[in-house]
Amino acid sequence: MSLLTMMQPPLEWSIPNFTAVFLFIAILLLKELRPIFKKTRYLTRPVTTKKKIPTVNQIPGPLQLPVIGTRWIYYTKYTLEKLHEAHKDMYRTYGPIVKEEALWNIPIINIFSKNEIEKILRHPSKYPLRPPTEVTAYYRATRPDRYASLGLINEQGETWHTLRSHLTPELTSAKTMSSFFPELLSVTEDFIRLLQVSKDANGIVEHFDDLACRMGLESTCCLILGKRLGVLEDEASEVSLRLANAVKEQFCASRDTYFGLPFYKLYPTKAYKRFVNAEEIIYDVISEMVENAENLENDTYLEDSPSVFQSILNNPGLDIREKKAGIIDFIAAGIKTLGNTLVFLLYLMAKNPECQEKIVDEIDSLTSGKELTLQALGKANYLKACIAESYRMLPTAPCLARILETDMELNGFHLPSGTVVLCHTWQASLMEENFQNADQFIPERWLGKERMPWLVAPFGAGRRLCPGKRFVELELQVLLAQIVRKFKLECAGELEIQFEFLMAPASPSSLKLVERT
Ligand code: HEM
Repeated sequence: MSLLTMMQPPLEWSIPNFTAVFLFIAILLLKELRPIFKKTRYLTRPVTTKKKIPTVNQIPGPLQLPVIGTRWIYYTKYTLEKLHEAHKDMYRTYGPIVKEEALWNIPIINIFSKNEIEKILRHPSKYPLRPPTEVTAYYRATRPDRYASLGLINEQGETWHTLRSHLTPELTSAKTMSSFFPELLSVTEDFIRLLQVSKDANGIVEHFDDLACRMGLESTCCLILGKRLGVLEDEASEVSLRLANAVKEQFCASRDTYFGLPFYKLYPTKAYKRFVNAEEIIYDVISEMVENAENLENDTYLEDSPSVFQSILNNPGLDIREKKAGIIDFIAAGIKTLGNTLVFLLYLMAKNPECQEKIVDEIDSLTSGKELTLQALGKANYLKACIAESYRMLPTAPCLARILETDMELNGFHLPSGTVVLCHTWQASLMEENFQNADQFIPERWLGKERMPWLVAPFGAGRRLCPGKRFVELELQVLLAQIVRKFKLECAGELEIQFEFLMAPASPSSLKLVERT
């Protein structure tokens, strides 16, 4: 595996003999190095118990090699970009519970069955544990000048809870969203104008994914900082492109270090350098935005628009580094997630023109053909059903990760506390046993009693639920309503998707827009 990262092989690499010998020697050496890595590694070997059988060791899965576990599969049989296909294959081969092994043969248990996913996500917990992104945790610990903790996304326990309760109340409140609504309409208008000027004579918008990320950046900054950045102008500013590229690079480098050996703890590997470079660009660019916003006179903020930023800055319960890192994390968390989700949603709508017409009819009837209102959106059940169906078919987060806090029995196996489990909500959402005609886009299934909050859970579940959920939902509703009222969406080719730590459209992706007359 990522011994291989260190050597920077192509991902679809096949192992020649001399490399196999090198690998073998490296594995032996690594056994000696193990104590060095172990000290800083976040994943720990679960405490085993003799009580119940079958145990973790008996869970089926790919061949486990000493030290590197099963990670070799991502460099021989699969590629990291197609990790989702690897998991689909594993489900088909091994069934609803599959064991992979990370470095030092630490088990990672993949769960595909609806009931077991629900059992894990519903498990009552004061401070649910989600495995941190190890490279972020490692890097942040080396920068105490910038970070007082690992941040909301990566912290655990009481520190996580303190951050969550200080950083998120404004972002998650319904009041914040309703005051933000007029501004969101105006950002959406600018996005639609950008789409109009970006399409060619045939109506094709090339690099639609880039424009969607610019929308994610503009709207998230507008909500968090309370001011417009202007990245939806015809020409993207250099800053916005740098930021969007850095966020993508940060996700990809996190993926590559996650699936590699943590040699970056000994010396800066290429993947680690990419990660640090991206993290620093994000920090510097957003810091500058925050400082500029801080220096502005109050009257230059958007009138009546709440600023999550100001409520965080005025919070006496947080260190200034926590405040800044919190704002940076919010903005960085919003750009790609929103961009990718918007691309997936509009692609699925383009494939289902009859659904677009139903939305137009619904919104026109709720608004009497006039301007969109929050009240109308509240009643737009068909539009919301389309969004729910797109989350089911093509979500940005393909699975949810947890560390078990107590021993659990899953699919007949005893898993000790401390075990890392991946709940494959996406794969389970595409199973016929969970949804009839699962491969078809049928928004109507969400108009009845259908819920499945533990399966179609694009924003996660429980206390670690995404704090951006309310904002993203409102934004997607506004965007979808306004875009389909303006254009008929058509596919401009099949959408290629890849795993970049999130599910992402392979860039560039295009969309065809035909203006309604
Ligand atoms: C379509 C867009 C988005 C998607 C699909 C998404 C998805 C997720 C998911 C699946 C989680 C993990 C939840 C869990 O483990 O149960 C998460 C966590 C998080 N998200 Fe989002 N997110 C999106 C947008 C945003 C935005 C706009 C923000 C901030 C403004 C944000 C901030 C966060 C933070 C801070 C966490 C960590 C929460 C914690 O651990 O307490 N996300 N998100």
